[in-house]
Amino acid sequence: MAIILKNSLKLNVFHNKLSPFLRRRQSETQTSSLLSLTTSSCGLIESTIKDKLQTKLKFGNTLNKIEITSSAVLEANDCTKGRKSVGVLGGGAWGTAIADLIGRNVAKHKHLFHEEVLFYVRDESLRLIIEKTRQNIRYLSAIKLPLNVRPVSSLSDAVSKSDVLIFVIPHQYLQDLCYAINDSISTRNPIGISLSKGLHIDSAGNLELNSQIIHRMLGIPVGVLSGANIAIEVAQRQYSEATLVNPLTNDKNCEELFRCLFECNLFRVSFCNDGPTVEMCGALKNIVAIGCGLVDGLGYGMNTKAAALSCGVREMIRFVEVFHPKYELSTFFQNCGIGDIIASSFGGRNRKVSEALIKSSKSIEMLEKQLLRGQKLQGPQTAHVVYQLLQNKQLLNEFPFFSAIHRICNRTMDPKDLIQAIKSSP
Ligand SMILES: NC(=O)c1ccc[n+]([C@@H]2O[C@H](COP(=O)([O-])OP(=O)(O)OC[C@H]3O[C@@H](n4cnc5c(N)ncnc54)[C@H](O)[C@@H]3O)[C@@H](O)[C@H]2O)c1
Ligand SMILES: O=P(O)(O)OC[C@H](O)CO
Repeated sequence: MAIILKNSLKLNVFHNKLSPFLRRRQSETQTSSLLSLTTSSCGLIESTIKDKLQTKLKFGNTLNKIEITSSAVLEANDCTKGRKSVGVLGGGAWGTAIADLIGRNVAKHKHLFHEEVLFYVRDESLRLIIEKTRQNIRYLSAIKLPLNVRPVSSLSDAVSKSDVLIFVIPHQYLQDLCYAINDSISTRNPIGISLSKGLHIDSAGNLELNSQIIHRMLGIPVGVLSGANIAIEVAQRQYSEATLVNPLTNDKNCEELFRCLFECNLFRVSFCNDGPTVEMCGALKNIVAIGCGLVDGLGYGMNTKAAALSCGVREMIRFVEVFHPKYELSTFFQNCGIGDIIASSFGGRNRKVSEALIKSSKSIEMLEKQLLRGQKLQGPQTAHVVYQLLQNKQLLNEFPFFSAIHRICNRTMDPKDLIQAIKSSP
């Protein structure tokens, strides 16, 4: 017997309400051998539903097959229906540059988007300054934001009024943000895109990506935008590219919506279905950039830097092989891979602060405060997470470069030993 719960799931599939919804139907499902759900085509969502059904809900022994139908996109997420409101969550350097880009793009595509972009800025005094001057004087003062970008300090307002949520805060604050917006999100059924770069380790010691955290905590479909995107250069409208992961895989309307949201003649996006690799590249390149900064600080030239870079790329690929065996090698050759590795290793903040680490006795946190004045590094935390994950799997020996970078950042290894680590990397 099959229970077809098609379309009646809607919000429940995407939100934490899935469990109560199914529990109410427990008597039906307990006598079933097949439960058939129609849900969106997003792979992450399907796997979460399966997890919930199999681990959290007890359906008795009779339920032996769960069939997830991937054909339908639920109405609330239907990218062909209605004009979408966009909210940018994060008022840092990249948040400001992307709010500027999006502000201009939504004005160009009025048939797809509401013209006002809500721009969540955490600090009220900064929000007032941006409102008055159109400039984010703390994180990216070089540009004036368009008038249709409205800075707001109420997170719940920004979330509850948005159909598209752009997550662009330093990854170390992502869980707190998701926790804070959980209630506001339940009234709408938005789609998210993560622009944050970094990795997490969950309570069971497993790797968790930013998009997975957002999806787990909010139950919404989440895509990724990642690339060689130094914020100030994008803001100054220097030609840049990025890799985009569609939150609703294979949904062409959704793809078109996000192309219109991000792309302009000076910012090209390319789509990629290998989401986990895209996200891991964005995080791991920060470790490579730290390594390159250390090489710079030690006073070595381009040959040594090239050795660090190529060793870093090898360890990146090996890491992805271990934690995402279904990866596609070609993803590394997209802008989110090799493009971002190059930009970050020559021009990024992680490179800059790690170069200073060699010439100073200060901790990396102190140097971050001194040199970045409120902007946040992602590399040291990511190196720490990577170190823990590899330690759990007893694989540290296979990643001497990544391991050395973590130990140099926390000052338990002499930076001069970096060369030996590069030499010994498989
Ligand atoms: N800056 C770039 O060039 C760039 C480019 C691409 C991707 N990214 C990624 O985008 C994400 C955001 O980077 P960014 O450059 O916009 O930020 P940033 O480095 O400029 O840091 C400022 C941001 O951090 C927030 N913040 C600071 N302290 C906080 C706290 N205690 N609690 C909560 N939030 C706090 C601020 O509100 C602000 O949003 C990061 O993951 C970064 O890796 C950055
Ligand atoms: O300045 P970084 O080192 O945080 O790098 C910024 C971006 O990720 C570059 O794409």
